[in-house]
Amino acid sequence: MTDLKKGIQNHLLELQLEIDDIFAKGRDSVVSEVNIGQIYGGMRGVVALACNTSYVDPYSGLYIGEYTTDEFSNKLPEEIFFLLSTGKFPDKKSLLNFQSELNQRAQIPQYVWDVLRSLPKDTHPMTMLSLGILSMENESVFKKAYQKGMKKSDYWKYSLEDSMNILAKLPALAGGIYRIRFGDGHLIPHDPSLDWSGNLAHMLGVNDDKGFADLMRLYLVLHCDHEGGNVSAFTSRVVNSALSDLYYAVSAGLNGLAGPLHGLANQECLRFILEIHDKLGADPDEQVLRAYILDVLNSGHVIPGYGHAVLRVTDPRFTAFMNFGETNCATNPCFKIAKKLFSIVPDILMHYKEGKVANPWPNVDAMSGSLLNHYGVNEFDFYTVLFGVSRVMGFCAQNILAQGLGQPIIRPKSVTNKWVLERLRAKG
Ligand SMILES: CC(=O)SCCNC(=O)CCNC(=O)[C@H](O)C(C)(C)COP(=O)(O)OP(=O)(O)OC[C@H]1O[C@@H](n2cnc3c(N)ncnc32)[C@H](O)[C@@H]1OP(=O)(O)O
Ligand SMILES: O=C([O-])CC(=O)C(=O)O
Repeated sequence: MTDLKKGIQNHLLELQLEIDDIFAKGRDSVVSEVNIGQIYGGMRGVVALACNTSYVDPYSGLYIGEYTTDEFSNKLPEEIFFLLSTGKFPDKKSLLNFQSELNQRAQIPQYVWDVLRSLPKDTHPMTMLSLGILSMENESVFKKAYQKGMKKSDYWKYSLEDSMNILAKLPALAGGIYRIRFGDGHLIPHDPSLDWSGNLAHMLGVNDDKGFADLMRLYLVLHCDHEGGNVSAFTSRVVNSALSDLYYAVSAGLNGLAGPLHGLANQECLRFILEIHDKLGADPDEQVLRAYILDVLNSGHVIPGYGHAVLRVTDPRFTAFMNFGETNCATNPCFKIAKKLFSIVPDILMHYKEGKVANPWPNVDAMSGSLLNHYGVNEFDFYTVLFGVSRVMGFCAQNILAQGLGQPIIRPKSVTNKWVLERLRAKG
């Protein structure tokens, strides 16, 4: 058994003991109530899920295990996957074993490239990523074992196998999508001497700069997970809870990530910054920029990269990217505009329409695109693919742990307006 598998097994035992304790102390205790506004309001604030990979505190941001974003942001993505799924960082030997496992599974079947090359040239890269993973569904070891009648207690082991196979292929898949969609279609081979994010930087083939490889590492770490209720992770978990295998569940999660209110906001942010650059110049006057932002708001659009369903402060992932930018990209015009927006937008959103925006502060997407732009990845349609490569770690870890804990199919109850009106009438 690999160290990762052992680590997950131990973590599952610890988590199960905690759950037994929780149930013994108060299985029927009420921790959250649902009002009618929440039923119609995207269930915002309703505590309805348990997820032990990560936690988002509204005021201090993302934690993985007990580690704050600042504390884990200097790690390798492989270490982060270990942490998400075992609750601990790997030691050196476990990390090397895990990296070697990934290397051995990195080869992408030829039919995936055939599928991707057959698509219309202007297909969105997120469609290609989702489809690329879905096209490999027939490789699922979970599905094959399920058909042979595997025990419920073994589900997570086969989902781990599927996860490893998917994760291992992501750098090559993302690199290939970039080169088919935006380049001459020539693919750069996987290099087993490089780590996971190093291979991603290498196979994109845009930049040999060490700073770019450092950015890819940071990018893959910061986007990895954001607890269980965000659109993409929740979608992936719901799909997997029906025992659809991880190829289906990962592809489904990525489809949710592809929306502009979620992961696609990172491409929208750079589009927004480039529009400002074109219309107002590289160093726009503060008052002119304010007026521009108010125009955008008054025309009914959101300011991409600002606001969050859970966070109520500047996202620490934004801060980590900004710090990286200060050191590596300080002269980049997009970075400068992104910084200027940070000094102006929160104040505008805070006062906009009597404070209807719950969180005026920037999220992770407000800064990442400017850094990619600095290193020459200018095709912003591609940005969410990089987000997706990272977020698949969270999907996989969440689903493995949920299956290991024997969690059931997810199926909340919906009601009609009539039902709600009758309830209100009955209450008087
Ligand atoms: C990786 C991620 O997914 S991070 C989020 C990425 N998405 C973005 O950056 C897009 C811009 N932001 C938004 O659209 C929102 O802030 C979301 C989707 C992130 C959160 O949505 P909610 O939890 O519903 O936010 P909130 O409670 O503040 O919404 C209240 C109102 O403020 C508006 N609002 C929220 N953020 C913004 C914003 N950045 N610009 C303009 N208006 C906003 C909402 O559209 C909503 O208006 P409505 O009542 O007319 O529908
Ligand atoms: O948590 C959310 O709703 C959005 C998300 O996934 C993130 O910020 O990374």
